[in-house]
Amino acid sequence: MLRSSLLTLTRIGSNRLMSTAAKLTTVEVNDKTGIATLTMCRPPVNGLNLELLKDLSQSIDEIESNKSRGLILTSSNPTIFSAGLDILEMYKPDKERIRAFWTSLQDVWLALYGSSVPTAAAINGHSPAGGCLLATSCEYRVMLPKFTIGLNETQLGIVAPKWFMSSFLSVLPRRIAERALNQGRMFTTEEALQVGLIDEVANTKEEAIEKCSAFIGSFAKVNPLARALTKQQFRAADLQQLENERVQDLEKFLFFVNQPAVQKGLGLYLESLKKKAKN
Ligand SMILES: CC/C=C\C/C=C\C/C=C\CC/C=C/CC(=O)SCCNC(=O)CCNC(=O)[C@H](O)C(C)(C)COP(=O)(O)OP(=O)(O)OC[C@H]1O[C@@H](n2cnc3c(N)ncnc32)[C@H](O)[C@@H]1OP(=O)(O)O
Repeated sequence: MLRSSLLTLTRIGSNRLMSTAAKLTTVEVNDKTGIATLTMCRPPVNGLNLELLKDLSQSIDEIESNKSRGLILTSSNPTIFSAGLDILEMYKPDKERIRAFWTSLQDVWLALYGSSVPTAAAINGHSPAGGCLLATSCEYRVMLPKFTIGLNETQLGIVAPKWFMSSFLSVLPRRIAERALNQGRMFTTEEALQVGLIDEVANTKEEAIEKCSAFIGSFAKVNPLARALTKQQFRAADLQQLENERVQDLEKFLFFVNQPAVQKGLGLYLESLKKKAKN
């Protein structure tokens, strides 16, 4: 069940905590419900860099193979679910590392969107771009008030690839998805609930996890294989499209991100974030 020899297993109440010393994710399985909570823990903002993506992949695989009844994705940061892709991976990138980075992002999406277990996101903070991609790859979303979520790529002068759109479109009606993506719109919790980008609002992270658990529990009387195959049929075309085009998708990303205008835009955006952080 546990694949790494470095893996430690600790018991906290009725939860088993599975994590490695240097990992950027933790997996805690609730002994009563059998549901695994996968927590992202990369300060300061859960920026998705190569290492966090690799740990996410490994944790999803672990949950798939340890017979958990479901997966809840959340964050250890009290105000940020995930700030999306770590822009430092894309700005003045190292040639080899950026290839591994994008390939790992593809791996995470294929594993999460195509997961055989029921998935839910407890969105306990802001969730822009790649953060929204992770949340919309899950089957259910519960979000805390006063945060924002959305695919803001066009605001940064970049373009969300087709598979980002697939996740978004699996949640939102096409007309709303298209307009939001073109605008790079970030939705408040309230707006997200109204358009259906999230399913429920919770006042605390604990409550969000409870609501996610209740969603996963709603499948208790459904045959797990029938449920998994039904979900996978719904998602098969999206998953197959990326599987078929992985190499072209990587080359397209590399070409796009290395354009001088895109590099300039990313540099200015990073500067504006740093300036904002100082004030
Ligand atoms: C035709 C073409 C066809 C197909 C296209 C092919 C390819 C497509 C190419 C590219 C697609 C790439 C897709 C990218 C998706 C992404 O995810 S891009 C990332 C988008 N993320 C954001 O815009 C979020 C930016 N951050 C924020 O808005 C805020 O930081 C946030 C609300 C998350 C938190 O706010 P706050 O708590 O106030 O924190 P600070 O703003 O003070 O930030 C703290 C430090 O963290 C740094 N930081 C924040 N976000 C990022 C990030 N995403 N990457 C790297 N670093 C980040 C920030 O600078 C602060 O750093 P400092 O402490 O100053 O060092």
